[in-house]
Amino acid sequence: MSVMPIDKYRPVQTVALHDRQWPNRVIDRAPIWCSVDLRDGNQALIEPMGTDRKQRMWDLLVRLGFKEIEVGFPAASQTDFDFVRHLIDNDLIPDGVTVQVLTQSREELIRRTFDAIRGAKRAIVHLYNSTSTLQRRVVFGLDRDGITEIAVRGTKLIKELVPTVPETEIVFQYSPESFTGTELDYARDICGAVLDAWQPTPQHKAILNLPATVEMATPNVYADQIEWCHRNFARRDSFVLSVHPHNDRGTGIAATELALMAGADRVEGTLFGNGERTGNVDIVTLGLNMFTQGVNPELDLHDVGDIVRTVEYCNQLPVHPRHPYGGELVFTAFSGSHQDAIKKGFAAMEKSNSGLWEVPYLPIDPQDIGCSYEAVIRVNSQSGKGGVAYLLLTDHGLDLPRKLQVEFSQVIQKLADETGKEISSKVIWHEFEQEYLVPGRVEVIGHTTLPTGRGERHIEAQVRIDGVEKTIRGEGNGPLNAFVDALKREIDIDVDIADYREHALRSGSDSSAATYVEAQIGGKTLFGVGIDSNIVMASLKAVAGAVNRGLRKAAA
Ligand SMILES: CC(=O)SCCNC(=O)CCNC(=O)[C@H](O)C(C)(C)COP(=O)(O)OP(=O)(O)OC[C@H]1O[C@@H](n2cnc3c(N)ncnc32)[C@H](O)[C@@H]1OP(=O)(O)O
Ligand SMILES: CC(C)C(=O)C(=O)O
Repeated sequence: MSVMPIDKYRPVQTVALHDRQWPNRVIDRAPIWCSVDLRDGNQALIEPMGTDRKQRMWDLLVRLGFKEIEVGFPAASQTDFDFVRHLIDNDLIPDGVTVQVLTQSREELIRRTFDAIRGAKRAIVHLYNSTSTLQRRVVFGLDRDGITEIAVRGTKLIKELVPTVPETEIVFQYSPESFTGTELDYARDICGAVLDAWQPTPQHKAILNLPATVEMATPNVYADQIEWCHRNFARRDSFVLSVHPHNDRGTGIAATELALMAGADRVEGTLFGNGERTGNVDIVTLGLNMFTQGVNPELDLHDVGDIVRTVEYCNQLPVHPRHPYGGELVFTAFSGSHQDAIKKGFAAMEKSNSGLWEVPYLPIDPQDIGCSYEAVIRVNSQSGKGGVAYLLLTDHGLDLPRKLQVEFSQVIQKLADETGKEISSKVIWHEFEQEYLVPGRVEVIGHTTLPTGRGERHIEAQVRIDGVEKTIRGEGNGPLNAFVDALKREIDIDVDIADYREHALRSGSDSSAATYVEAQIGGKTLFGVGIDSNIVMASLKAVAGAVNRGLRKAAA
């Protein structure tokens, strides 16, 4: 029983391909990419692109290295027609780049398409008609032969028109649109009939494009369909097997990757997956998925921010903040254990220096695609000590000891819980200064140390106690202990140093050293932090800092 009307739906037929080979294959090279942003992407926009936006998209696609670009459906609209003419008349198509144009299998549309491409060096003429059982029945009211007749008639007309554009090398492409709802034996027959009419050769291949016009099944089913066609279609050496996946079930990327394993040579898609309904397959994600496996995507995707900005401008649609690789939040960890692992991953990589990218939770180095590490860790109530420590390290060069990380993260956790908001690095630093660095009742102004002659140090420290300057004196086995001695002798403050650490500041300040002391004061364990260009001064400040915190807490 279900409250949903499940009886309205039927499962898609699976493919009887028991010796399927694709599960054992890996993707080890890039396919031929064809961008359909200016056609399939454009036909899905609320406001289709005008010349300016088309030109911006075209320039981007050329810059990224696409060699095949579907520039429109020139017989459908004057804007599309004019844009194709604009590219050709102004000689804007670089050598090595081929424009592709789509047409239905209707005589007047095919003739108009040829008017559009006249003068181009090379063009792919892309013919389609719908072949699924559903469309045959409800849209065309035709049987298999009737639908095949439409496709063959269009193919023959294109062949006839080729000599009318002698300066243009024509590549022929055919799509049995709604392929995923088409019986495979019929797909084979109609594609066979089209190729018989076209007569491609291994030297002059046609393109057969098998679209998941609507994604209807799990990606393995599409892979089976593609492998079946790869193995059963005639003239396999004379056509490029292309796929054109959509993303109705949210598995467009998976379906495409499996289709490539199943024998596809070419992929049609769009940047960040704009396209009808839930979109076409996203070529940026496909390319970067390959890149993260060490496979050259053969597209220049090194500046993803630039791609996002241009795509958002051209499509007038936002790229989702969680979109793979391009979204503004995809390199950001808010949760504590992720932050901890990322911080450790960076440290381990620095240590090993292997050249390999091995950071937990980050499948790609953001810098490889033009992003910085700035947003990798952001802090809110879900964060832990690792994230706060990471920001203090990267933004201020402070490498806090573990116990101090625990102590300070409680301050930030409290603030995050109280506000319910993200705590920026600036606020974290402000809180750190307030907690550890602002002067308190005891302030160190200067010091001199001298050997005592008994192997110890004598210190004279200039301090301000409650605003009153004073020199205090003490002795110990080093300046720190001598200062502790002076505090005890002259102002009756008992400090016991449990731990001491120092390091040169890594960045973010002119000061050269940071010192951390863990001290027992009045029965409490407290940290003090000192930052100064003089290492002894930094440690005295750290002790004074711990004392001040102890006094503050005692007074509270
Ligand atoms: C899956 C895809 O993305 S396919 C691409 C779809 N893209 C677009 O449709 C965008 C551009 N299209 C258009 O602007 C218009 O559809 C045009 C200009 C091409 C044609 O417009 P119109 O002639 O007014 O009508 P319309 O598109 O409604 O035509 C449907 C007719 O074409 C027929 N038809 C549809 N597709 C095809 C085809 N590929 N080959 C032959 N005939 C076709 C239909 O059966 C229908 O015939 P009918 O009028 O006898 O019932
Ligand atoms: C024209 C074809 C390839 C198409 O856009 C589709 O099937 O989605």
